[in-house]
Amino acid sequence: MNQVPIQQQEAICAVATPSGVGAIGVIRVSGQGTFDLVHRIFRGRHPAQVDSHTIHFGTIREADGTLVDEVLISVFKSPRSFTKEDVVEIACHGSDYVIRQILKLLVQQGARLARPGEFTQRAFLNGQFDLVQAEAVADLIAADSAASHRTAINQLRGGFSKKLAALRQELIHFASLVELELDFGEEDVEFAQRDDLRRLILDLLRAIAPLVESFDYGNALKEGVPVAIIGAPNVGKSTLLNALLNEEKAIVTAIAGTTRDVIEDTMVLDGLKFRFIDTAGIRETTDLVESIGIERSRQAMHKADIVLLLFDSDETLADVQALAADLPADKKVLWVRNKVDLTARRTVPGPSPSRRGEKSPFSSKEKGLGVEVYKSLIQKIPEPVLENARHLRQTATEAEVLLWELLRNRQLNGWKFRRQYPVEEGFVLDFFCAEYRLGIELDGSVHEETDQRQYDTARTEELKRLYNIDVIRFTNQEVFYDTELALAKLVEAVEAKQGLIQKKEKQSPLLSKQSPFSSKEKGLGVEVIPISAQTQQGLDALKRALTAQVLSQSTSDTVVTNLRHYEQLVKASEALQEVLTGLDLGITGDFLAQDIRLALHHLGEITGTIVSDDLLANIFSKFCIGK
Ligand SMILES: Nc1nc2c(ncn2[C@@H]2O[C@H](COP(=O)(O)OP(=O)(O)OP(=O)(O)O)[C@@H](O)[C@H]2O)c(=O)[nH]1
Ligand SMILES: [Mg+2]
Repeated sequence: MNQVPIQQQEAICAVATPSGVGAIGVIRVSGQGTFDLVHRIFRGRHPAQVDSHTIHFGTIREADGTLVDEVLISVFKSPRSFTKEDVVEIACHGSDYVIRQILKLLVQQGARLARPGEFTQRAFLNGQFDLVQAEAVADLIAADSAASHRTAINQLRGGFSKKLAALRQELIHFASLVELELDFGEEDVEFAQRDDLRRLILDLLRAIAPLVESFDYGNALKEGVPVAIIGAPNVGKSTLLNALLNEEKAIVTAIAGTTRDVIEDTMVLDGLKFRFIDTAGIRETTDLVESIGIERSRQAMHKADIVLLLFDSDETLADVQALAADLPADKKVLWVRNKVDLTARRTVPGPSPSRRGEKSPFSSKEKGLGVEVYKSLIQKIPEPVLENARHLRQTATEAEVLLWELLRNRQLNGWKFRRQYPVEEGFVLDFFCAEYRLGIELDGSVHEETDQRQYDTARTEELKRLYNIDVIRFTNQEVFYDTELALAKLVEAVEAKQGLIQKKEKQSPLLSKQSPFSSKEKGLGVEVIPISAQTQQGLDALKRALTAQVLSQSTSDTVVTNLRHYEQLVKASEALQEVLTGLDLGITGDFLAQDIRLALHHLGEITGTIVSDDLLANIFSKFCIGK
């Protein structure tokens, strides 16, 4: 990247700090003649005569000598600057007037006001970084939550483009081999082994797929994950919105049909940004305004990433069940029972004892019975446990990564598995299927020690006893070298539990009497989160469930957040599919070469290896001025 010859263009200037009054304002000047230009308005040392990366005190004065401000200038000499041109940054007092005066003087001396993103554009053109990184600069400035900041930093450091560049390089190698064949057209030689090419294409597709998939997640991090609060009138949707946002955003009354339109606002939970959407209660109505509102509720439900189905009785549960039936199977849904404060004394248990040693409010009979009874226990997970889970998520072993690739997105028989599921303080299951209460643990060599084995056995028994969770264990070797066998064992284990649960549900008249959940809820076969929007009880568990939904989605280290990258990745993978089809049909090298070139083109457009002026202008125009 350093081979790009540096071109110093005409000098440009702009304020780099936000407008308004602040302690300091920074004006950036870059390009040909910057040092002379600054020297003409700055009384102090000549920027050309000082060392690069040094700071100097002086004054800025009008032509007639009137003092404008006392300033510090930072000098960066080409090529050791952001734009790789000569750069001076003038730090003055942060008044709009002073900044305007200094800009005016610079323009009088021949600098031009910079267009939005022009500094970054020059940095790109001078080979400072590639296009993905340049765009990450804009994202970094706009980042307003820890997660979107992390993504932008990762891209700024080239995490995303390095991966793509390496892939592209391999493909170029093959393209040249195929094209070499064309030179020997008559002689029927094959330099590019078709099997190797197929393998490479498959590798490429496998590498691109998670990037394409990560887009929804990445985009959500930037814009806020949309969460629609859906339910019948009066179940407390607006009360919940207000409780989540910690402000009286929506009107709450005891009158059914209060909310007429969608109301939304964002909130950062645990470093993740959410966009909560309160909607009109859904019911049959003849009121025109209300029916338009209800239509909007339905739209919000379909567009949201996470649908929060809220109910407060069996009747309102039936309402949301009817709505849920319309939702696509892969939609993330949280079932939430509200107003538990009203029924607390009668049915719902108090604070759930999730730790060992604390006494469970359930009788041993109850523990052996249904599934839902335990779910409320597990929702109460202390923050340190979640932290631990997140840490493990980052340092997962390779076997875990492999198994996760096979289990995620309900790939195995449609069963939903989660990764790094915290059961209680200090104990996190590697994988967990909530529906069938089955955990999977992967053992490295440490588990071969006798002590560790005894501990594992004890843990397994305890999980069964306290939480009705069965655990199946695999060694890393099994996962790596006997993957199919491991999966077969897993399927067997899930099916065994499926059979067991169905049998128990038939056999247990006790459940309807003693369980804190109504029989209707039990029939759902899903986790129900009990809350009171009014007293805020259970709200932490709900928040945790929300962040868990999002975190379970982030499977790739590299996240695509940019629509343009996404489109090019989709096009690249389509072109690669064409290559595959071509290989299957045994088409000739010239057609094959064309398809490969097309894929190369799309990959190149992402990092800016291949780029048109229009595209550049478009990308950089979205930057703020001074960047
Ligand atoms: N006791 C109790 N009352 C609640 C709770 N949450 C909401 N309410 C009450 O339920 C009534 C309806 O609450 P809203 O938040 O307006 O309900 P909504 O679902 O937004 O209703 P619509 O906008 O009409 O669809 C109000 O009187 C609230 O005070 C709760 O957790 N406990
Ligand atoms: Mg409302």
